[in-house]
Amino acid sequence: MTDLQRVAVIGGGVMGNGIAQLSAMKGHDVRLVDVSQERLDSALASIGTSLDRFVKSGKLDAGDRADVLDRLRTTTSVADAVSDVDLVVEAVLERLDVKQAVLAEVVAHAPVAAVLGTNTSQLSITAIASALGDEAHRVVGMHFFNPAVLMRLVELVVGLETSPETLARAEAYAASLGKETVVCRKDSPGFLTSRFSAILRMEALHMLEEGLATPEDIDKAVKLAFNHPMGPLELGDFNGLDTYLDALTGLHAAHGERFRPPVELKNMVAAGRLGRKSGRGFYDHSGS
Ligand SMILES: CCCCCCCCCCCCCC(=O)CC(=O)SCCNC(=O)CCNC(=O)[C@H](O)C(C)(C)COP(=O)(O)OP(=O)(O)OC[C@H]1O[C@@H](n2cnc3c(N)ncnc32)[C@H](O)[C@@H]1OP(=O)(O)O
Ligand SMILES: NC(=O)C1=CN([C@@H]2O[C@H](COP(=O)(O)OP(=O)(O)OC[C@H]3O[C@@H](n4cnc5c(N)ncnc54)[C@H](O)[C@@H]3O)[C@@H](O)[C@H]2O)C=CC1
Repeated sequence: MTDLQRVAVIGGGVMGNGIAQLSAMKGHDVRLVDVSQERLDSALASIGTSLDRFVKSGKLDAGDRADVLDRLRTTTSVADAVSDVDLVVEAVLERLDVKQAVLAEVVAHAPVAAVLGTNTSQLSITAIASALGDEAHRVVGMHFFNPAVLMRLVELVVGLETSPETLARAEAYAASLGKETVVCRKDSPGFLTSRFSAILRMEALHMLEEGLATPEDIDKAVKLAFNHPMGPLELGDFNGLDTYLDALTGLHAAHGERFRPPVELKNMVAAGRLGRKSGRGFYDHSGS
């Protein structure tokens, strides 16, 4: 049973809109924040498409669709969104300084009992929380997986100052969303899952750079040999190559050479080929 009923999600991109949608589907009152109305409209459009898929497949009653949207309010004001919440899930871009600044603004306006979750892929929770002084005990890593509405796991990450109460409340919230959890009990960049996944995906890109096979065959090899639902390059387009580059940059700084970002990835991001979100990545998504 969770006491975290009112939830603010900061950042309505690939992850934030999914976390907000799922929370509303599970009965939470949700406030979704982004930097502009245009971004919020785009988040609402993604949520609408996903809800339609649930309705079409019979997993959501058409009447309940409207109730989900009623529980979800959008705003560009962090102060307004967090003033009465029990939980904040920060899902802005993967940059330490940006996450610290957002959480500092949150702390200035949120109730003192509110839990502060950060949906980082690899950043140190301790480093993020260090910007919050005595409030660092309220910060916990809540690493969701894309698409958040469907994936089964939330990886919880304990920073040096995270209190047992904060972890317990985050576990209860994840359970209220129907998620399984694993706890990474020692804060280390990349936690458990991103260190695993980065190695496999980096190899895919190195094979592409070496001209070993087409993107299609690299993806097919992984899907059919290991029964993965998506190949690593396809998944890169799905998750966002800019987010991958930011995550790898952090993993490289923390763990060294084995995570050095491939030149091809840097070039693709520089060229604006970010995957589905920009219409082109390893594959062409302009028609979808
Ligand atoms: C590339 C080189 C770069 C190297 C750098 C590496 C850096 C790595 C570190 C950074 C990591 C960053 C990422 C991170 O932190 C964590 C992650 O998120 S990792 C990604 C985790 N996610 C996955 O692995 C997803 C894998 N894919 C899947 O599980 C499936 O493909 C998926 C469930 C997405 C879709 O299922 P699939 O069967 O393939 O397709 P369908 O379209 O048929 O859908 C099946 C079923 O599900 C419904 N559905 C799908 N999506 C949605 C949705 N968004 N909303 C609602 N419903 C949805 C669909 O309608 C179908 O329903 P039916 O009833 O079965 O018809
Ligand atoms: N894409 C993925 O597969 C996954 C990403 N993550 C992590 O989730 C976080 C978000 O990633 P994505 O959703 O992919 O990024 P994204 O780029 O799709 O979305 C980020 C959103 O945050 C908004 N934003 C930026 N600064 C803001 C601010 N100050 N206040 C409010 N909103 C702000 C942006 O406008 C954008 O809409 C990152 O830390 C990432 O590493 C975690 C799991 C999976």
